[in-house]
Amino acid sequence: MTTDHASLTNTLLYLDGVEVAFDGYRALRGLSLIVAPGEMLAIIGPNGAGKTTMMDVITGKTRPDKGDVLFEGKIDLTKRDEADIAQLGIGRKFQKPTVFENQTVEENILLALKGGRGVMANLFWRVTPAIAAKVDQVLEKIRLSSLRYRLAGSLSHGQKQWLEIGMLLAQDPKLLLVDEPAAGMTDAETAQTAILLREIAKDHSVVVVEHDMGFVRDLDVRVTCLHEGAVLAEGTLDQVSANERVIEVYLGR
Ligand SMILES: Nc1ncnc2c1ncn2[C@@H]1O[C@H](COP(=O)(O)OP(=O)(O)OP(=O)(O)O)[C@@H](O)[C@H]1O
Repeated sequence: MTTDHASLTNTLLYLDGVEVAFDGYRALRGLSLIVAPGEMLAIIGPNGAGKTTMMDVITGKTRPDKGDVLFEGKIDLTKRDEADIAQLGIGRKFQKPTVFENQTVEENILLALKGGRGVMANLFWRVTPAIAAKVDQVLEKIRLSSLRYRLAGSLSHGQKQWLEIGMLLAQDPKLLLVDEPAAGMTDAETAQTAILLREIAKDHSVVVVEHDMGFVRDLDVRVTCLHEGAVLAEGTLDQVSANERVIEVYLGR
């Protein structure tokens, strides 16, 4: 991949030649990919392909041994810690929902809004009209307005996933990393989640890791297939699905 300035300034996320080894096992082997501002990218690939490790590198949980990881064309993410990276506007949703079960839906969103701030700012924090409007806006987007006073613990698995996506949205991230959102969801919830992510992608960049091909089809975005720590194929889902190597190592399992 060339690193000329014109192409770099057009990237929100830029990975080039990223290498990660754990005790000699090379989890990422020269991973290079780009996410453009406002783009949603779906990442597929077999178990052990390096998808989670890639997310860990982007969010500062794992330091790469080699390679470039740049945010907005200039910020070197390999030099930042996890808190810094979250502050820069990269939000991550893990596979398992981690909402505060004993708080209401609304309180969960408020906690997320509050959580993005420093300790001193928190001391003086209160719900201003702007914050109330933001909560309304997020609840509407994740379609939980009518459940705002329900305890999060009483929500369905899918609704908890949406709530957690809402908690990320409350912090206005520039880039959202979403790990297998459809796992464990009903078909109806899965379809609804694809619609939700497409809406979110109108004003955020999104990277979704997913195994459910029906869901990836519904997303209707560019697809990258990882294998053995590098990109095996890229393109539309139809192009990637027709790739002989992708069929061999992943789809044809
Ligand atoms: N902390 C670690 N120590 C040792 N090996 C690790 C560690 N983390 C990941 N690996 C190995 O690196 C490889 C890539 O793992 P990774 O979790 O990134 O794959 P993945 O594509 O996310 O797989 P899955 O679809 O199963 O989540 C795997 O073989 C895994 O066993």
